[in-house]
Amino acid sequence: MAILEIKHVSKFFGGLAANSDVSFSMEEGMIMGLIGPNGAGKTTLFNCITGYYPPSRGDVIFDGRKLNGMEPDKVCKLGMVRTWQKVRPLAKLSVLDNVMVGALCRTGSLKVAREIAHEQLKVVGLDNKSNFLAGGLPIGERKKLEVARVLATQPKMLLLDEVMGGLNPAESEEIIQLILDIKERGGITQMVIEHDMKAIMRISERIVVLNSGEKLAEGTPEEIVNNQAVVEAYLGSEH
Ligand SMILES: Nc1ncnc2c1ncn2[C@@H]1O[C@H](COP(=O)(O)OP(=O)(O)OP(=O)(O)O)[C@@H](O)[C@H]1O
Repeated sequence: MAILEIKHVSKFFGGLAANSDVSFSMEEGMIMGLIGPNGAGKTTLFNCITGYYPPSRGDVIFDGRKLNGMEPDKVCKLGMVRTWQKVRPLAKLSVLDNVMVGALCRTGSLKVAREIAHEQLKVVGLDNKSNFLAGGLPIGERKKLEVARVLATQPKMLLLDEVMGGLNPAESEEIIQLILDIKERGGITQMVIEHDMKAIMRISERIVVLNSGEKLAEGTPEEIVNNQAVVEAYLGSEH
């Protein structure tokens, strides 16, 4: 069953079409890669899906409900949550408290939120840093903290915006394994924006390519690397 349907979504900023008539759907539990050159409209699409912007046209249907314009906190309660390209944790709070903020989306109990937060910090391998100040973490651990925070909201669907950006190869590999583990444990659907082509090809079952706001192509990783229009617009001959 499709958990997410994007139907003819457009987003205009004045005369600029950041997204133009984009349509695709995602099956429950799958990993979809979202790629495209800088400025292609990937982050704008995440914003339209998760309620940070209402789409100018078209529909976003999540788990059978039309979301258009629904606020991000309500979208989060329905089970869809995103990470941000620029990770900004609550710097003066502990790592644990940052993750508890995510958990409090679903429970009013601090005790339960603390338990959920510890559980998710274990999942991302940060439980030994739960008392550290979030602002003191290096970038690789901030990215993991961001994933723990969204997992603590107990989502049905995660949208991950460049979670490997700025990481070294070893740190990227840890995030790849984390994304694959989340899939393995079942249930959570993931959409991933990533510029690292090797990573996106490894983790994605399907890939949507945006270019100048429009959907240029959609298919399996193999279909995408062999798509001439994608190679010309984005991948370049070296790929
Ligand atoms: N709030 C906004 N106001 C005006 N223009 C915007 C706004 N947000 C995005 N844009 C423009 O929309 C286009 C798409 O931007 P977007 O950030 O979605 O691209 P992207 O594919 O995520 O790029 P990148 O890979 O560099 O992160 C760009 O031309 C950008 O300048």
